[in-house]
Amino acid sequence: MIEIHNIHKTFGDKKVLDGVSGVFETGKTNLLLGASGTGKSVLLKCIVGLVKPDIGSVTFDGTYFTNNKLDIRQEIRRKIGMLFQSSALFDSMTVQQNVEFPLKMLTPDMSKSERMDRVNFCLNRVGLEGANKKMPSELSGGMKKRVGIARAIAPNCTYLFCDEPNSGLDPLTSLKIDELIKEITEEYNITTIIVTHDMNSVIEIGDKIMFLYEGKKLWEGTRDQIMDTDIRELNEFIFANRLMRDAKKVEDEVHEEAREEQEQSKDSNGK
Ligand SMILES: Nc1ncnc2c1ncn2[C@@H]1O[C@H](COP(=O)(O)OP(=O)(O)OP(=O)(O)O)[C@@H](O)[C@H]1O
Repeated sequence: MIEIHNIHKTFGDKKVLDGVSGVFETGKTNLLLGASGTGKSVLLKCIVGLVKPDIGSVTFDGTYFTNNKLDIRQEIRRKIGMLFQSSALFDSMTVQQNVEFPLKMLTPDMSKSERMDRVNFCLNRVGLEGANKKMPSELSGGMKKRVGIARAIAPNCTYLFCDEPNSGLDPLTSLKIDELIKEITEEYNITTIIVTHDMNSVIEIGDKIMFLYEGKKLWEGTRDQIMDTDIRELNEFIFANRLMRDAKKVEDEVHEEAREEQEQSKDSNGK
């Protein structure tokens, strides 16, 4: 379980986080939800220790992270797996080398054969068995995310943080990535935090959701409760999300029709 207490962060004269507190539960997919620029990524960075809060504290399973001794902070950091928005794979390394990388860093005493077993296990778990020798440039966006997940869980992480795991993916691939993250969270009893502005993710995998608005936590609850709130900002966010989803659907349909027409005219010209 991760607890955050009264987190404040200001950059220059801009208050980005304004007293955010809450609990992220173990074995659950905890979503940090909000529109662009509301401080979700900065909050995640405060939790991981990449940004130091001006005020406030973070505890991992009862151990203070903020302002604690360096070796204790490092010990906690070793237990964190990160999935970055861009997947952040090393382009010059194969899939296998990418997944092997954190094992080499964090468990230098592990033998090569143990490392290979672990890499293969993780690649199997994310549905990429046999992809060891592929380069990132040969992979689709969804496959890159899968490699990112395999790399994050390779060192047996206790905490998994995902920054917009659906960015750049089509709706079906997004759903599959969401489902994979949820399965892994439950299977290995990980505390998972996902930064998102996607209501589909909320509906599909939101065990617990924290809604941020202009740096403040305005609401917290489960996916079953989110449609029944009287928080105006949250309802507006849900409404805008739905409009965007509908507009995207229409746009996709128009593109698909144009593509089919093009194919048909190519066929008839070829005859
Ligand atoms: N290092 C920084 N220095 C100055 N301002 C920053 C820094 N990092 C973030 N900000 C500002 O903090 C605000 C919140 O940013 P953040 O990235 O947390 O938003 P977000 O909710 O994750 O949005 P998005 O979905 O667009 O990533 C933004 O106005 C951003 O410009």
